[in-house]
Amino acid sequence: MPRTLDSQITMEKTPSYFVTKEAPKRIFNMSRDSKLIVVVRNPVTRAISDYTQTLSKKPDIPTFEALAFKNRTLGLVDSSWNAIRIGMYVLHLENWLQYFPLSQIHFVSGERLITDPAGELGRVQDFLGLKRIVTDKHFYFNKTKGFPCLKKPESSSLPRCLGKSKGRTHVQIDQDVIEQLREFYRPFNIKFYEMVGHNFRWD
Ligand SMILES: Nc1ncnc2c1ncn2[C@@H]1O[C@H](COP(=O)(O)OS(=O)(=O)O)[C@@H](OP(=O)(O)O)[C@H]1O
Repeated sequence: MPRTLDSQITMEKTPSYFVTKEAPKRIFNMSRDSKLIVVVRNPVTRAISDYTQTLSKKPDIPTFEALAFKNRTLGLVDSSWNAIRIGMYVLHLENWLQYFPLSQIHFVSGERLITDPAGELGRVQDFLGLKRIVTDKHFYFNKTKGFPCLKKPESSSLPRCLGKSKGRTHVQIDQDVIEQLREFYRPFNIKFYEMVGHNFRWD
């Protein structure tokens, strides 16, 4: 981490930290006062998004269904497949709670980040103890992109949307498969809601 003044906040973003066994201890040893922000979304959609991303890089991989189940007829989900495992948020959270209190962890709703980016970022700013500087006036909905975009980033005078790899059209998955995965995740989601004290309404 770079050196910073007392009045500055250093931020670092690595999606895999949340699901990496060694990360909580290492971050704790670096700075036990760190504040942690995690974006979570419906784990079923997350798994499909993850698969869509891998498929775009490796078009020859097996189908989503073949990877997601050990035995589809019996409804046996393969929780060792990363796309499935990452969405079992409560298990990862337990690992972090060995080192950090819940008060130092903030969960951003991936769904609300799209429907109400300013509201979601308002809560992030509160969590970080910042004035709410980023507000509604910084965003607009870009019809072509189908997502909110920044009206004017600091570094340029032009509006900016996220790149092509964010907000891709997902691979079509059978409704039955989606139902089976929903069932699979339900107990993990419920425990997660209880633990963080917030119902993300993914069911
Ligand atoms: N404003 C805006 N524009 C575009 N995309 C947005 C936006 N806000 C949230 N999202 C969602 O972010 C998802 C991509 O983020 P990633 O999961 O790839 O991020 S990361 O690589 O893990 O950092 C991406 O997931 P997919 O739709 O599955 O591609 C988006 O749904």
